[in-house]
Amino acid sequence: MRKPDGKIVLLGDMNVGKTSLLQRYMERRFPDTVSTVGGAFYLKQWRSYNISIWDTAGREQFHGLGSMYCRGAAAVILTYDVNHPQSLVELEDRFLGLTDTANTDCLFAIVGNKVDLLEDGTADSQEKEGLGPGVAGGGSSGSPKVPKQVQPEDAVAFYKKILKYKMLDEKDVPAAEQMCFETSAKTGYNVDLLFETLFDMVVPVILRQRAQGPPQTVDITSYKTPRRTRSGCCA
Ligand SMILES: Nc1nc2c(ncn2[C@@H]2O[C@H](COP(=O)(O)OP(=O)(O)OP(=O)(O)O)[C@@H](O)[C@H]2O)c(=O)[nH]1
Ligand SMILES: [Mg+2]
Repeated sequence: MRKPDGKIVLLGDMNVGKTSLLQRYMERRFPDTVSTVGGAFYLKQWRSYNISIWDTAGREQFHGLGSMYCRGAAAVILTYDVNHPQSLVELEDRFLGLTDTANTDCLFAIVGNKVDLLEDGTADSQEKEGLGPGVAGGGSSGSPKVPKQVQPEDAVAFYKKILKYKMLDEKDVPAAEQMCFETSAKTGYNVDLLFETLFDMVVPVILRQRAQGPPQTVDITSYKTPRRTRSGCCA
């Protein structure tokens, strides 16, 4: 198998729907999930590129692994549940710091999932009013509906905080409105749009990295054990 050309990582609190989003996109279904242990990845061929998409565990006990998964990431999907404001707060408090190991030109997408659970007249009417795919709802699903807890503007505000944290200029990165999505893994709403928008954005990042030369890795097969001198120093 060819080495992946780029890496995308899903981060977010437990239960927000990271695994479900990935399975909806890759397997075109919404199966029952169990809380993720550690992490897992899918490989997606996009044009002539191999992109690995990493699903991580939101549970606190696996938190330490997050920065390892983010190492060298070309894009990070920060996922929250639109019905649980605390899941957006957690992204800032607990998950953003894990992305310090990502590429310097890493892209960030903010994803509010489970819009299918929203009360009719909130999400659906936004969709009819044509507010655009990034900020609309998920349609009916037969589940009990609740009023919307987290607004798209909250996600946009968080995106701007990320830019501040990363010391990035708004004019050098994609606009907040382009990078904030509302999705439903259950109905599939906006799921293709999310992943495929990111794939298209990640390709130029891959090309830029290739132009900069091979990654700085150590070839341990060519490593020779240093000869020890009598004084204990290496020769
Ligand atoms: N209604 C609805 N339920 C969803 C949606 N996405 C996920 N769920 C449900 O939410 C629960 C958690 O989903 P997961 O995909 O396992 O969540 P996760 O973020 O991967 O959780 P961890 O692996 O513990 O970090 C499951 O019962 C899913 O069926 C969605 O879009 N709509
Ligand atoms: Mg999971």
